Amino acid sequence: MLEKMIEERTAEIAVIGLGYIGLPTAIMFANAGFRVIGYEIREKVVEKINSGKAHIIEPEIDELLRKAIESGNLKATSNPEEIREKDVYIICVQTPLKEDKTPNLSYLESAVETVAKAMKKGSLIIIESTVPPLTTVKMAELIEAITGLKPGEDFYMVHAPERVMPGRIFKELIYNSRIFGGITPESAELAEKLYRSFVKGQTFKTNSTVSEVVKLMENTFRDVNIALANEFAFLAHQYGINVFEAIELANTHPRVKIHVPGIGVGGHCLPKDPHLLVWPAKEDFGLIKLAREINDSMPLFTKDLLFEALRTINLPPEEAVVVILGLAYKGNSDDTRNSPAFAFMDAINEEVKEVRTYDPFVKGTHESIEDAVKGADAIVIATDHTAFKSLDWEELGKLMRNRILIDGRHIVEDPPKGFIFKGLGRGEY
Ligand SMILES: NC(=O)C1=CN([C@@H]2O[C@H](COP(=O)(O)OP(=O)(O)OC[C@H]3O[C@@H](n4cnc5c(N)ncnc54)[C@H](O)[C@@H]3O)[C@@H](O)[C@H]2O)C=CC1
Ligand SMILES: CC(=O)N[C@@H]1[C@@H](OP(=O)(O)OP(=O)(O)OC[C@H]2O[C@@H](n3ccc(=O)[nH]c3=O)[C@H](O)[C@@H]2O)O[C@H](C(=O)O)[C@@H](O)[C@@H]1O
Repeated sequence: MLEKMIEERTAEIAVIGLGYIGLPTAIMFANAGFRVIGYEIREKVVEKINSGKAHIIEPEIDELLRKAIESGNLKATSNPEEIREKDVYIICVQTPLKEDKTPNLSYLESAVETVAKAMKKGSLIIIESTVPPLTTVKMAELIEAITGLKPGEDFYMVHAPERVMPGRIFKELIYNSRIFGGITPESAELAEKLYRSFVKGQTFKTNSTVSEVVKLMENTFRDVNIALANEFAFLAHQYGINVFEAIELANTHPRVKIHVPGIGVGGHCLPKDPHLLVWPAKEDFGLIKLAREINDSMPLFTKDLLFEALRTINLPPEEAVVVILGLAYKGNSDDTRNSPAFAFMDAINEEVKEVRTYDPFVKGTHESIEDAVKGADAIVIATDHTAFKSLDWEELGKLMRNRILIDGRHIVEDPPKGFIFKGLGRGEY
């Protein structure tokens, strides 16, 4: 029955949580021909979406959202009554860490409870959120406790992790390969059929725990490799070389792909997912934990470069006006979650005279870069926004009191004349 409704695209879908993942996912299903209702607790977000405007910055999202709303296939709501008795529920709520680096699954549990109270016998429930291993099975048991429905018999349940990269979400939603981890093979089968309504990438089926671990392995792999690149940057300072030149040459090896060193690893995934991966395990894992520590130390390493430069011009830190260029966790994004720029700001705030910020994507920073650097002593690049690559440093330097430039994101290739330049990984300066 559900299989036929998926094939005919008459199955009704509720997406729970309309953030960076939920909103694009809801749009894709709506534009694939399904009737989709998005359930979101932030009422302002609901209003904005229903007016055809996205609350997140992402290429193509505005026209695709408008198309979904105008077709009548997508509506947002904060009223749980409106998501009753749907055929499919897709949960895309956040799964952050608590202060002590253990998972905060309260948003997920609340979303699952909402679904349990709304669903019907035969519903397919899909968790897209990134969760610790064994969570999907636990959420199925939670639904059984609330509804009395039997997992795998009276309802289907799948973990279908997202792999999209902000900035290219809509392309990757279509062309990325996808994994469907079912609590039963039928569950995975149904989810795969549903997503093939827009997914052109390869699709794979497995069980929910393998799927949860695969997603976390992907991001842990990336975090550990970034930590290795950051250690290579430390070595470059020991040996007086340019680590980026060395990495480029090493990557000419057919089986070497060294990542990019930087001021730190931000976003709400890489800093979190390695902790989710090992949390339910009974023992400690050295490499994964050490990699997190190395990446979290990069803002402090950048602070050392700044203070070294201040010493070069005999400027006491307490007299220094420092401009942080970029607050977003990655280039051309407005997302500041866990951004290393804030860790860097916290590390210098108490010790310098004034910290100013400029980020064209982030509200609340200086109106213009000229306004931010006027009379300042140092500029620290903390985000690799494309716009920063074409700045005229010599022009900006004329507005500054002293001219220190610290590059935490390999934006500057050749240090501008008249500046004291230090770049993370640029051991030759
Ligand atoms: N943002 C990304 O690029 C990717 C995120 N993910 C994973 O997807 C999940 C969601 O991430 P984002 O979309 O970035 O988070 P987000 O914070 O942007 O979106 C979550 C949304 O869910 C809403 N929400 C929270 N609890 C709710 C509830 N009980 N009922 C209804 N709405 C609720 C929030 O108000 C928010 O709008 C996380 O587990 C993340 O790790 C995975 C791959 C990529
Ligand atoms: C394995 C993988 O590539 N995971 C992706 C990752 O995307 P995310 O949005 O976290 O961006 P990212 O490019 O990993 O950057 C995260 C952070 O790491 C930094 N970063 C990234 C790559 C690098 O070589 N060096 C480095 O310092 C970035 O500046 C940023 O602060 O995490 C996403 C997620 O799970 O949210 C996931 O969907 C994406 O596919």
